[in-house]
Amino acid sequence: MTGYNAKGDMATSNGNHRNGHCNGSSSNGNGTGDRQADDLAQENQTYPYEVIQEIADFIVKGAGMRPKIGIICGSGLGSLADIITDAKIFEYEKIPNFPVSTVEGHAGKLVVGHLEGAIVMAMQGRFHFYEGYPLAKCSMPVRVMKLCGVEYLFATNAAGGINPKYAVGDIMLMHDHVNMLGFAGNSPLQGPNDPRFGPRFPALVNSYNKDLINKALEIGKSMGIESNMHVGVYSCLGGPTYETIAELKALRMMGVDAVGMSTVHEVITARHCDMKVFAFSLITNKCSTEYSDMKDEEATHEEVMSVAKNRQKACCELVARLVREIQAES
Ligand SMILES: O=P(O)(O)O[C@H]1O[C@H](CO)[C@@H](O)[C@H]1O
Ligand code: HPA
Repeated sequence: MTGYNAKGDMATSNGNHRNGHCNGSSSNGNGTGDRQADDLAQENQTYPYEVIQEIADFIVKGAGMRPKIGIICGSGLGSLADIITDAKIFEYEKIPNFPVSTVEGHAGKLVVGHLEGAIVMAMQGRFHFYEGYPLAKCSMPVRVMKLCGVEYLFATNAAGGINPKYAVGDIMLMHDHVNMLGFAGNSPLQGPNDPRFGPRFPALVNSYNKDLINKALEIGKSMGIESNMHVGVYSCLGGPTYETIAELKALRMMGVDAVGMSTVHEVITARHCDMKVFAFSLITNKCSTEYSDMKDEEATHEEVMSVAKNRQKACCELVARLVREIQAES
């Protein structure tokens, strides 16, 4: 298989650059290198279609099944993959050309199997921009899902609640996002566009499938958690710092309800290749937008993980029941 390094460009020998950081070495292996070719390769952060196809083939062949629904587990929400039965598990390290997870709460495993009668594939561990990966690499697995046969993407995350009505442990169904990294000129679709994935200029106004949101609201009602469920706007910042009060204030003024460091680039990539998207945030901490509210407590990843652990049962039930409804319709 062709090897690609952290930037998605061609790697020197065996292609096993695993740490997500480009080592800056020459791609022609002669030590001095053809600078121009090297620079071009560095700029080209996209994975060629054929490489994505090879990864997808590896997974479908290894699993012996073709998934219809893809699930990305947020921080501390890896248990969403534990409810999958007859599972074939692929460690990221063992998947050719796949990045590795470096964040606690992201196990680094791809789980393919059965859930509520459907074949699903779940990522126990996503890739974040702050890990040093370019956005195209962070969301490359979404394209792998597409070429595996996935039609629906379920993206989940842990997020800070900016909307004052949100409480810790609430679930916010995403119906829109503010792409702050995009404001700064960064997109997973940067670079040459391959029309086999999608158009050069995809529209995002209908990114979050309304039918799936309505179904999830109904499920929430029947679970008795409707008062802990919201429909709102998520924004992804680059991280890894949690936000300042001034930043949170600005986000709130822009209409953002919950903030995190993920998901948006995955949704963009999924919509680009015409997948149906359902996404939710588990509110793991409250974000104050007022200096006067400042108490001693600050957001920590430990708190994020612990809240996610406490709410995993409700998140699993929501996901399982939504999968069941999709499966029942097909
Ligand atoms: O978005 P997920 O992966 O759920 O994780 C969230 O939790 C971490 C911070 O605690 C950040 O990575 C943030 O994005
Ligand atoms: N900010 C950013 N990302 C997060 C937060 C937060 O408050 N909580 C969980 N992920």
